[in-house]
Amino acid sequence: MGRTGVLLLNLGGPEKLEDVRPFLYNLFSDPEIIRLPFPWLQKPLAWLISTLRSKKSEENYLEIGGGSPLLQITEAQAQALQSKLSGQGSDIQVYVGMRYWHPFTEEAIARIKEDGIEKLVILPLYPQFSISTSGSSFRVLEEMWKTDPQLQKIEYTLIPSWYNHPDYLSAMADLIKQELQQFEQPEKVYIFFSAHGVPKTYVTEAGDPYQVEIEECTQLIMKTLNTGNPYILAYQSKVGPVEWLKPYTEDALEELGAKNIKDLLVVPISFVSEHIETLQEIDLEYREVAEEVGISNFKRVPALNTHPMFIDALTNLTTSALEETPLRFDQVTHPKKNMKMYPQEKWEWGLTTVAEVWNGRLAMVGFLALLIELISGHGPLHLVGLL
Ligand SMILES: C=CC1=C(C)c2cc3[nH]c(cc4nc(cc5[nH]c(cc1n2)c(C)c5CCC(=O)O)C(CCC(=O)O)=C4C)c(C)c3C=C
Ligand SMILES: [Fe+2]
Ligand SMILES: [Fe+2]
Repeated sequence: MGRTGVLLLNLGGPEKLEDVRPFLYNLFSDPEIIRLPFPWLQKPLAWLISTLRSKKSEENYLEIGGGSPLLQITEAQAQALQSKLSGQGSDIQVYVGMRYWHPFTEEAIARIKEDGIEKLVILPLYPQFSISTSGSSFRVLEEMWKTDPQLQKIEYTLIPSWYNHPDYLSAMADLIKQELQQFEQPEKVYIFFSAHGVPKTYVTEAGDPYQVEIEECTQLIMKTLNTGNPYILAYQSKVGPVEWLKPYTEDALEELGAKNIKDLLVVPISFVSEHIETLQEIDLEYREVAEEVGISNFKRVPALNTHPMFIDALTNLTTSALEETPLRFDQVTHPKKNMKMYPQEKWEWGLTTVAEVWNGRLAMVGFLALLIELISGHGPLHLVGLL
């Protein structure tokens, strides 16, 4: 057998404050994150959004020590997987490829080629598939494969999702059990699954299986846990004016507060590593919301990081994938059609989402006018001969 590798895919995160703006620019340049009717608008809009968002985002990263721990944790996961595989006698090299920051997926592929890898398992570190996460990384790889004869010689296989893997479910149940023990009455604690949100149209129009996989995953974890605790699923981290999957985490917290729930255990379900959305958004922002609505005992389950059962899951996923029929890029979900970024078309008066949308559209026109003026030295009215 030729040389074998595993490519772990993740999103990437800024390691220091100066990285935040270029990281956000890379993220918003991705049509899988913001899908626009005109591809030529993608880069100017990415520049605009990353410029406008970077200050708030930098403040958030400052609250967690000035950068994301995602790379450090992903490297520790890769190292643990490598050791486990070699302990089993498998000579498999593990690589890390990030979508929006270093080491980029392209850098990992360059190393895979240099090392003469002949067989490759592509394993996203997202338990559930979304076109915005695993799908986006697969698209980048698919494009590289199409144009690179050297890559075409590598026998690859994809693992689109693994939210139902028994070792992953046991690891999640184990972490939840440990945290439940910290409460006085563990059986009465409300378990709050907080999944990362995506725009609703990803699911309803583009065919993203994400919501179904998240819902199934939650049920499977509860079945594995087998404690009978009450539970709820909500979606966090909404960005922009369009509707995302509901209920939103902040609304669900308010509802539970109104029901007089005091003991709450949050389980981040779309992530396997600590990062800004666990350390800052859940631990600081959502904790504040919870406390304001009377949820006085708010705890969170840590991310899996290098939990031994989770590393077992990654090991078994890798070895099984090498034995099974390979899965190719054209066999996994691709977005069905262009999604509208702003689905609301009916006008409503007041400070509504529709108003926000139109403000945004008018701001875009202004921004493009500014861009034309910067490039040409003349404003658009000059260019069309009106001035
Ligand atoms: C704007 C749209 C976004 C979608 C859709 C989205 C989906 C999505 N993201 C993750 C996991 C991560 N996201 C991270 C950072 C991040 N994501 C967005 C936006 C969308 N994500 C932004 C703007 C950012 C930057 C942080 C911020 O300013 O809020 C990260 C990295 C975090 C870190 O520690 O640096 C991860 C991981 C999932 C799982 C997901 C959909 C299922
Ligand atoms: Fe994200
Ligand atoms: Fe996010």
